Amino acid sequence: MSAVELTGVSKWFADTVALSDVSFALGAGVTGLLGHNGAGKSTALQLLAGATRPSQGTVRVLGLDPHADPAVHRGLGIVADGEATWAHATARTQVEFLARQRGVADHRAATAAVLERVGLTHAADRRVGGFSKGMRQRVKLAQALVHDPQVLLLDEPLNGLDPAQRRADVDLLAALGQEGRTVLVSSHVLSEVERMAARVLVVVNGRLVAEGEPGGIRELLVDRPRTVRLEGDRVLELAGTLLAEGLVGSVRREGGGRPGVLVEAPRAVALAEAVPRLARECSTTLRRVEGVGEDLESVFAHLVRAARGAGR
Ligand SMILES: Nc1ncnc2c1ncn2[C@@H]1O[C@H](COP(=O)(O)OP(=O)(O)OP(=O)(O)O)[C@@H](O)[C@H]1O
Repeated sequence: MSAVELTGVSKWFADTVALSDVSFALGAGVTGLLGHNGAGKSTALQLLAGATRPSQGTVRVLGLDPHADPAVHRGLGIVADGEATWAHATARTQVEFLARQRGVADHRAATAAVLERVGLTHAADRRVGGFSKGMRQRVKLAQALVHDPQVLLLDEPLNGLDPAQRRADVDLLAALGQEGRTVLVSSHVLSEVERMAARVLVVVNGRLVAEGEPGGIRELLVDRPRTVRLEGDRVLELAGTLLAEGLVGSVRREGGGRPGVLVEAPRAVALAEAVPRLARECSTTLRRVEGVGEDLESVFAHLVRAARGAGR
């Protein structure tokens, strides 16, 4: 049995479809849930946390229906998006409160241990109101971990953290996965999740459109066919060379009297790697190189095609 399972899950709010026929199962380790704002990530996490019920399909966490069975919370830790701490209480008080609520036997020792783990021992008896965003995030993580849950759900936990805090939290979450916990972390930034997750699920407009190891997902997202606009001196010569080398499939001048040339690249990364060298060889001075049509719909269409190609 997988620790976390969504089967054929759809969720709609009035006429908004937040999730559409989503299925996945998660075992031990960190999984990244990647998607743009409004993709449906929080909805998926809320369904797993039992905060809401699916309109269709089934949700199971540790074999239980999280909406119907509060016993699930013995094995489940949740770090929600937004504020969940009280400014006037100390970190220790807030974590101990959660420990008692979850029935942890030695709640004092468990609180001290988890505050140490998240790096808050030095600030444990200070009021959270004076904490930085990163420290408040650690309090939330300590609250989620104090009863030693097997499953951990985190909604955009790295939002608003500085780079050093991000690195520390990425290491901590990776370690929690390596201990055999099932950790699901949502994010809208691939580079963030790929540093901690062995597997990534991509949600676009409520649909699960790709899943796999982070390298493969990066290729799908970044190294996809793209229209690229080149602008500079002798740019037509450069475009001709790109065509001759098979790096682009077509070349056309931009319309409306604009100075650029549009090229269709089947693999955007290969093009980006070759352009500086070929520009030197053609004595082209490039002023701008930019992707065209980088809208969400084109990414979505590409991912859906890629997912179909993989036999989904
Ligand atoms: N309680 C609700 N009532 C109405 N619509 C909702 C509700 N919750 C979510 N939605 C809608 O469902 C869709 C998915 O939202 P969700 O919050 O799950 O996305 P998300 O990927 O977490 O995005 P974000 O990162 O912006 O939070 C959005 O269109 C959102 O407006």
